[in-house]
Amino acid sequence: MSFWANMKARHNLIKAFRYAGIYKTVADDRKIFPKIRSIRSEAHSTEYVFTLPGGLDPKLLNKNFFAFQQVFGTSVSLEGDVKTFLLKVFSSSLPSELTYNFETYEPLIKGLALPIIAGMDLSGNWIAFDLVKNPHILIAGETGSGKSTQLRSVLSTLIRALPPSRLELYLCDLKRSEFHLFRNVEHVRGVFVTPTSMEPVLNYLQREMRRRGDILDSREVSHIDDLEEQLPYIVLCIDEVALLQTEKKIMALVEEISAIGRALGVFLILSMQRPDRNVLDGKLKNNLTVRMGFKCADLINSRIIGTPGSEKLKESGRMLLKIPAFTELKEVQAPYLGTGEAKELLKGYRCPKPKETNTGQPEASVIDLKEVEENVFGVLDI
Ligand SMILES: Nc1ncnc2c1ncn2[C@@H]1O[C@H](COP(=O)(O)OP(=O)(O)OP(=O)(O)O)[C@@H](O)[C@H]1O
Repeated sequence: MSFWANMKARHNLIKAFRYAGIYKTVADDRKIFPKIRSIRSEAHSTEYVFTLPGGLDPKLLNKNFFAFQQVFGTSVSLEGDVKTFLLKVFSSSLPSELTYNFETYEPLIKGLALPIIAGMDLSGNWIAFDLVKNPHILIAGETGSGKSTQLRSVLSTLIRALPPSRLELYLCDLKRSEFHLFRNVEHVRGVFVTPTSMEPVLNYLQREMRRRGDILDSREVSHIDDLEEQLPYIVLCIDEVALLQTEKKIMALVEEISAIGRALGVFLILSMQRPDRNVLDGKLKNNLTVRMGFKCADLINSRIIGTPGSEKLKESGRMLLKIPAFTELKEVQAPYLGTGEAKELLKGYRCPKPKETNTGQPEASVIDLKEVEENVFGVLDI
């Protein structure tokens, strides 16, 4: 790197520190910025190593990560723990479309109990994680940002990876736009499209959590994975959860799952167009440890999602990903799985015989029909 390029790079990094408030102020209002140890040009990125001045809270870096993106663009990543950090500024960008391909993911998801493929990061690595270890996902972003596509690919991967005896899916589609694809898939215990039809399901899940809690108690273990017998994982997926804002009882049950579901094998995947403080208030938001922040209107929205900087994303299918395993937000391109391709992929997983409509009999005897007054089930397709 030439002398002038190096000077410019230093200048930009100091500017980012200033924007982010990452400095100590000493006598005479002098600012002490982090010490820049090295700046290196790599094939696809420029790497900056710096150390924080003693006494500066390293959490500031993540909290104000957006400042690095304001200076260097959104294609940046930050790694480090307490004192020394590596900032990578990527020059190459990800392709705007990555075709979904389950076979590519197979080696990545080996050993993951509930595998989630988030997408590809700026270094070209696929990001896969285990929902059991990183419980409860929030997928948020403005209309057309790629939430439904991501839900489609996440659910398709789970269906391909686990047999129906190990995975039960409960799908709530309040916009009635997406989950019809998954009807009659063996893992899917129901597609619910109104709050009225959701309530009995949530009640059932609450009872099931209590039953599982009693089993754990009696066997003196703390997680269903420690039991001798295998209990299926349960995933409750709600598309556009903000439409439930006034449904206090349902939201209380959703919050209960977020609080105690992990050890009991019950997980949430929630999607939301406009992040709403009322819906995402307090406990629920904190319990959604994974956030997929697709492009959104502004910094206020991206902060509510927990992915500041995602307001700067441009492409559909692009997100800032927050998972407990990473110390920093990662920019990731989600794989693209169109509706037609998903239908094709799910063909092999549909029930041999379509489940009967209007018999009032859900395929799996999971829901107490006394609670479900409506005679509604095309496999609980209400
Ligand atoms: N991972 C992706 N890669 C490339 N293009 C994508 C991806 N995801 C979505 N798109 C493009 O963006 C369009 C909108 O995507 P999608 O329907 O998933 O958005 P959404 O956020 O669910 O919107 P809405 O909230 O209105 O339902 C898709 O039709 C597709 O053209």
